[in-house]
Amino acid sequence: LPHRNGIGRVVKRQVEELRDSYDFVVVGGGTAGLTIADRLSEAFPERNTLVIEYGVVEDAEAVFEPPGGGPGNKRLNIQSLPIPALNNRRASLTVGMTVGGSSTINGQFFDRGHKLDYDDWAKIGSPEFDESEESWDWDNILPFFKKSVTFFEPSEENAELYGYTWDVDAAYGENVSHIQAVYAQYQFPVQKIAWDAFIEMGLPSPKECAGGDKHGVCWVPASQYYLDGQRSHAGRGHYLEVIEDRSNYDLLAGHKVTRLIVGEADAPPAIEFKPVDSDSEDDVKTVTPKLEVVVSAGAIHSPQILQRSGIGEAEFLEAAGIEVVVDLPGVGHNFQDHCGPGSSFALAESIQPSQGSINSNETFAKEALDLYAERPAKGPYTLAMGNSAIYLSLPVITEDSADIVAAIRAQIEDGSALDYLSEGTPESVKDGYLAQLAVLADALENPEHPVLEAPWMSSTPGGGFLLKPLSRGTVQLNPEDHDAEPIVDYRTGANPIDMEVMSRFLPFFRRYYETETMQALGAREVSPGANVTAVEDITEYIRNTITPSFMHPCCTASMMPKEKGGVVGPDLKVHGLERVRVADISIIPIIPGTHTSATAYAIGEKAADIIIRSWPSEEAEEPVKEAPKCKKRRSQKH
Ligand SMILES: Cc1cc2nc3c(=O)[nH]c(=O)nc-3n(C[C@H](O)[C@H](O)[C@H](O)COP(=O)(O)OP(=O)(O)OC[C@H]3O[C@@H](n4cnc5c(N)ncnc54)[C@H](O)[C@@H]3O)c2cc1C
Repeated sequence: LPHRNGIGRVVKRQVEELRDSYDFVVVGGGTAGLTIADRLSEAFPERNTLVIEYGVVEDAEAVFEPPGGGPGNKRLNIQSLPIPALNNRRASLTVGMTVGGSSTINGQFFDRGHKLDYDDWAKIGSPEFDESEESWDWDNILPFFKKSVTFFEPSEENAELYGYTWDVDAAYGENVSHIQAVYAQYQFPVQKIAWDAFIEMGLPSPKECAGGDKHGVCWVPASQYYLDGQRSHAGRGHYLEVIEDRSNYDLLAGHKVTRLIVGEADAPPAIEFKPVDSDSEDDVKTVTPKLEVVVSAGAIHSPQILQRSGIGEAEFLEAAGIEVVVDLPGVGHNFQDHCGPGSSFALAESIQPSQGSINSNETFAKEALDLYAERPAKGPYTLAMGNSAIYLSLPVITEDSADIVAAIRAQIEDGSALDYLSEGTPESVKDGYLAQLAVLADALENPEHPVLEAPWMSSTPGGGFLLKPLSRGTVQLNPEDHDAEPIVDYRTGANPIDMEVMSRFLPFFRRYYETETMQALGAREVSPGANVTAVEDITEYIRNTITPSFMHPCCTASMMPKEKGGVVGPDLKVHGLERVRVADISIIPIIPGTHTSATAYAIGEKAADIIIRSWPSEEAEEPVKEAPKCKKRRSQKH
């Protein structure tokens, strides 16, 4: 396998090195895009796949590992427009722009949503979904979650020491992916204390939270290599580790796709691209795949590419001077992310060691380094963002849940919900929003469907994040400069019910710190302070302190019927076009209650399966039913 230090030696193709023709072109070599390219090139040895990726192959350090590698140039930081409901603060959003995309810089927290998140996804596309062969409900996406990752079971010793539980049959077991997931080989002592206090509150603790049942106190794996404790990401697992014997898989790095040039609706478009560091017209090239193009540039750039290609709301495109190819008003609408209202609590008794011990305690730091150098890697450096979180429903958090749900239904009934969308929202998008709110009202009413997540690692949790926001933002092409970064309008908290929901998180955490477990450690509130109790005061505190983005931007080319503001159908084809699909985190209609990378991998796996079935192999007479599996890797039990 190419070791991380050898990454620079992997060939990066220049435009002159491209072949005369390709069967498939994938736009964006990120989490979903490389999953698709890997599976297509594996399934079709006789067909060529090209990925065009903005970034280059770069080292991808783990979240928490000994100092050494720098962050490189692989991040793009975007400031949103001011957010009115947050006193005009802005969101800072980061996306990964390198081979592997955001999986190369994320927090490696590798959870999946509750099964109801995916069932709601399927529901919201109705009636189109009812007629479609493809469904994205839990039962139909679970096999692709299973396929997308190889899970390494913890050793018996660690299971006993830390209390790890898991269920391979429910969540994993295929072992056909180079993407690996593990529970860390270490936990700081505070992990168990924080866990015990939640159990003292009477919360459930499912044996396995990645199998669809994710309500309560959960163990969550990290996307990390079992052996060396390094980050497991798409650039490594779906490119570097497979490329050696995949002569039909090309990656053009350092090139930006500017647009698709669409001719006939049932013919593959030409893809226009240029080197990232060139503005010369002479460097602009095109490639036209024989079969189809898959756009996988992520939630910020997939809608931008579609709009530059003339696929978007006609009025908006015309005003921007772009010829309309498909009038598809939903492109760039329905933007969602998780946001996190913080609060903080302190313990009189400091629980050591903690992450700070790496800097403050030389002996601990040396032992940590030695343990990390072992194979398999051990010790605190194997912790990424930790492995624990609570996921709780609204009825579990607050007695006010029925009133909050009634307020959502009232907004739908009298149409006032539409006042909270951005000005000029197209009518079809409004219809889709009302349909989503009906599904969200049911979700917030359900005592099993989580709306709050709070992860922790080296200290006890003080705040969480909102898993089911009602507010919607937009990501739009800059009409003045099509090549500039798109304009991101977060609109966090635009629908005031989101503030209502988040204002109930703090009282929940106050109850948590009142448990005997926490009181025995001298727990006290630091901010906003015990005197802040009225909902309005808590809300004002949230407006001024909330983190608007948890780096889970999504849903900007969502899978819904066109008349509800949708952009793609269940087969991922852009409405109105036969040979253009979108397959990345932007296709989800309602953000699932989870960090989003595992879902992006599953989308990539399922997209590949759909594409493989639609293009029978040249030799095969019958359509291929299933993607062939890559060869079994070493046993994952340790
Ligand atoms: C800082 C950060 C922390 C996160 N933490 C977590 C976490 O702990 N756990 C978790 O599960 N999720 C986390 N996420 C979210 C998760 O990583 C993403 O949701 C997921 O990786 C998105 O996958 P994607 O395939 O949709 O897009 P990406 O992986 O972002 O891929 C898009 C690719 O398209 C390329 N591209 C864009 N425009 C163009 C263009 N015009 N031409 C060519 N190429 C282009 C980009 O360079 C990129 O490689 C985090 C994300 C970030 C940024």
